[in-house]
Amino acid sequence: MLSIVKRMINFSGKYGGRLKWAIFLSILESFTINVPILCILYGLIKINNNELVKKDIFVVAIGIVISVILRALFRRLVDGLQSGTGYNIFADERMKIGDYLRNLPMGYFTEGNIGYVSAVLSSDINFIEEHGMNTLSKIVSSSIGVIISSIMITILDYRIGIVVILTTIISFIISNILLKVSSESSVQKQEVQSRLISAVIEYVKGIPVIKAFNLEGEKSKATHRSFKETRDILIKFEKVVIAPFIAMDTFIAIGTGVVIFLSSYFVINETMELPTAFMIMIFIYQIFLPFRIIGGQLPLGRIMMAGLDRYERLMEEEVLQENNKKVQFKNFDIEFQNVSFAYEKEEVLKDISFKAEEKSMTALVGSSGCGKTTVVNLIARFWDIDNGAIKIGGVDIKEIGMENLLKNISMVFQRVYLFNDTVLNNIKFAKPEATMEEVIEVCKKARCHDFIMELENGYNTVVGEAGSTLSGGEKQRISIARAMLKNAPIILLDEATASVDPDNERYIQEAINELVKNKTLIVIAHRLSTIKNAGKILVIDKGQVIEEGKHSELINKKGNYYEFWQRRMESRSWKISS
Ligand SMILES: Nc1ncnc2c1ncn2[C@@H]1O[C@H](COP(=O)(O)OP(=O)(O)OP(=O)(O)O)[C@@H](O)[C@H]1O
Repeated sequence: MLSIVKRMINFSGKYGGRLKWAIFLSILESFTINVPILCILYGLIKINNNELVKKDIFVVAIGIVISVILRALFRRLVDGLQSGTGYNIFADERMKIGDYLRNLPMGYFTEGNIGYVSAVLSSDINFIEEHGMNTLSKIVSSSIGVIISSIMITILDYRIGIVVILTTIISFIISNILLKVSSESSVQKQEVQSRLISAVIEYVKGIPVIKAFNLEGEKSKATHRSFKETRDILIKFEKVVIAPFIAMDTFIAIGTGVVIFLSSYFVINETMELPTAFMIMIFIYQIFLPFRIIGGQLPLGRIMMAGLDRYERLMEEEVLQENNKKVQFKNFDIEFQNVSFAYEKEEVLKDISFKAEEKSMTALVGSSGCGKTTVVNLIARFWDIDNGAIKIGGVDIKEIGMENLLKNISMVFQRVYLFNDTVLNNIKFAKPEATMEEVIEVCKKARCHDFIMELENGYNTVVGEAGSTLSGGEKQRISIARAMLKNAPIILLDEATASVDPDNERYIQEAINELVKNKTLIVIAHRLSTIKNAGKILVIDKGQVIEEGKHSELINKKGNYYEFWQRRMESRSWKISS
């Protein structure tokens, strides 16, 4: 129980002081709860000894009134300190998690981990946020209440005191054993929830494929299984969590019965005075009620601890090492020096070296799976390389710091992701402080101003989830406008392979021509015109650069590139003639 309190205080960071004050005031509140009982005891003793005078009645009344007022005051102070603290703690934590996730390598975000991250963020943290402060306060004040009442009973009669202390200790031991079991069940619950989230994400993402291949039955069966598994684990979890509460309750009820029986017996055989027995009965309920509260709160505390474990495990994942030295770039050349890289065991890039000159276009060509996307992603440090160095302007990208690195890079992906927000905000995402004039200027250059103006609300049209209301070509042009607005000196471009209509193709080409003026451009090239215009072409095969040069040089060489070009030309004429 103490561990719950300690961990919550540690977790609270800068709000830990507030929490400690709240706990201290809760302890004072618990004392004030017992003062009226002591006042009554004082009065009863006086009556029993026939010594009650007017002054005593006055003392008792004042004692009760003051303690009631103090109790209300302490409660008010505790509520004030606690209210909003949970939400404040987690507002800070969520920002911390956001920064943290940004610094994890992309490799972390596999489907399974996405489920885990979502479960921690949506279920664990929400649970602690909603119940944390309340549970903490109840556990602390009830525990203090139990301790004070136990001491009082022991002072009144040590024999009853022994029974009460033994009952208390044994109930705690029983409930602790059961709580350990419920903790394991809580881990299972989290795992099954992560799996469920992953299954749902996969199902929703795969709906177009499922429909195209008429696989509704099969896939929904798998999702259904996940729902059923979650239901079974949650029912089991409820049963396990309720068990400690019932065990504690039963044992305390037995203990209370024994105390009442013994007190009555001691009064009958005249080894205890009636007022003492009367006070013990009152104090025993002062133990019984807080104990019930603790019994109800401990399982919640355990769930919170399990949630904190998972949260801490998430925060222990290895982030990309940052080195935030102030770096001045001499230029924006990009250089790979003997770079090797494996996603898992098998090397995808093998001792690769090349230089992409500043303000020129370097095209990456090669068969599917040869490593082109990997090269581009490594420049943006989505993963860290295993050997060698990637340098920008002569500086190793590990020395640059993520923020500085990404500030200098614009990426235009094949699959464009637009947020479910207005067109304007999607473009301004690259530079939130941009003026409307700046946005319109880049949109004109990116050949998207005209179609945006034709949308229902122009720049204020909401594009729908993942940009679902726009065509592929339109989305790509918006993403080019976004990159233009960022105006970074390096552009990493994955040219669209999906065929777009000739008009769109022309617009996209014009937009790209505008985008890359005076930039270091690395392009995963698919269009023959792009490849031909590149300042340098890198032919990649099985993770190695096998040829390098301009189009004419490589054609004259009559090597791999020549064959690749011939094949492309053939397939193009085949497409045209078919
Ligand atoms: N996240 C990943 N985890 C594990 N392996 C990966 C991952 N991404 C790519 N690979 C593997 O690395 C190799 C190179 O992939 P990459 O995407 O770089 O090739 P590519 O040349 O861009 O292919 P394409 O032209 O088809 O997009 C492939 O064998 C691919 O299966």
